[in-house]
Amino acid sequence: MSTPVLSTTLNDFGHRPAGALQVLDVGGYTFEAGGALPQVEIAYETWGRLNAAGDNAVLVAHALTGDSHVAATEADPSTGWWEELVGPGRPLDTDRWFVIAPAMVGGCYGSTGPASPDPDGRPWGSRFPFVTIRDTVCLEERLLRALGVTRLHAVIGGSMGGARSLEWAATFPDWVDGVGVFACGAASTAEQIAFGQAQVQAIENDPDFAGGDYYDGAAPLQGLALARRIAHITYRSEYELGVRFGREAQPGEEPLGWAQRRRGRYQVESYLDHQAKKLISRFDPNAYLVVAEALISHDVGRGRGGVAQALAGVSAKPLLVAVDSDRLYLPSQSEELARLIPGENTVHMISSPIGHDGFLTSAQQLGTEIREVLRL
Ligand SMILES: CC(=O)SCCNC(=O)CCNC(=O)[C@H](O)C(C)(C)COP(=O)(O)OP(=O)(O)OC[C@H]1O[C@@H](n2cnc3c(N)ncnc32)[C@H](O)[C@@H]1OP(=O)(O)O
Ligand SMILES: N[C@@H](CCO)C(=O)O
Repeated sequence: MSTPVLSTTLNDFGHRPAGALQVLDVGGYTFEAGGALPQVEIAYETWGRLNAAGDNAVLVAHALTGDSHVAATEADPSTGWWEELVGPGRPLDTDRWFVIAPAMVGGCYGSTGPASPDPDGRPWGSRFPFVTIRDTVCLEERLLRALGVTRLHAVIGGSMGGARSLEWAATFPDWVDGVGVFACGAASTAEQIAFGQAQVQAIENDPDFAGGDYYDGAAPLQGLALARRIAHITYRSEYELGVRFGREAQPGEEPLGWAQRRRGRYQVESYLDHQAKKLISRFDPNAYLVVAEALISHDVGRGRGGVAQALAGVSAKPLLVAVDSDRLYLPSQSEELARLIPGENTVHMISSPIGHDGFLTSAQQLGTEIREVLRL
């Protein structure tokens, strides 16, 4: 029987090849929920060229544990998470569009986050401010203006990337021509908050959490691993897990009976262990808390008279996409967006047995709609 061993040594989270990222200092910032940073750096990658008018930009917003590496670049030729969407002749045609993908503030992929040094050189840790989705787009707007972007032809993203896109369209209606919101709704629902809270608790209750100031010692990676297991179950459908793993035992293991007080695993348990292990090799637990709380906070109607009023102010052409088997971000939430954003809107359905992660695994299904609806 194999026992899943998760190291508590903090990994080189967020590691990217040297030179893969461009980074811009966008200045000091006071966050929506309080707290401030004297300096915020936003890391990003780009594809294509910004035209002289600065109006051919398309922003791609990554999801919860994603990064700016949407597609291969010269500096980092490794395959990106939406590789099939970006490049010459692809839906985000880099012969025409200047595609930019910022890494979210508070994460661990190059932008200022909890592991970044304060002015005295100590990691921010527990002192890192609470970040909302609105904060992220305000900081990204500073980045784009500094780069000479005058209009966003479109902003697109799935899951938390969809929340970021929608917030862009609501916060800067005069600046955004098209908005792609995939597998996401207007605000995090009670159930999404509940799943998120369980993930937050998993990390904070790890004995190594140390209130968030663990950078000198062992990191709360067992907690992060549990958070990923909880999250990953919600990203896949009951059908997919059943068909793929059923009640099969992991080869070489016996789920009935103990060996050293631990039973062998079913295949699905081994699969979740693997997903957990992969995440803890690349992500900082504090950064996970920041992005998970940001997603929990997602509410496009906050301070705008509610969701209906906020969405009535969206002037960007919407591309609304849901995954038919998504049990986390239900297609009914996309239908609500279609009803409340002005215009005759329809929800485009990705057909996938996988569930929420379908917006990543079936990206090619998005391509046609991206071209047609957002006129890319
Ligand atoms: C390195 C970075 O910076 S990544 C940052 C950017 N990433 C993102 O933005 C998105 C995050 N990615 C994801 O969420 C996921 O990787 C997804 C959704 C894209 C993966 O979806 P899928 O392609 O469907 O992967 P799937 O769920 O089938 O998992 C496959 C893995 O499970 C493993 N697996 C399958 N069955 C088992 C089992 N019984 N026991 C153990 N492992 C198993 C496979 O070997 C495979 O391992 P690998 O990924 O190390 O090659
Ligand atoms: N599995 C993806 C999507 C979550 O919405 C991620 O980890 O970012």
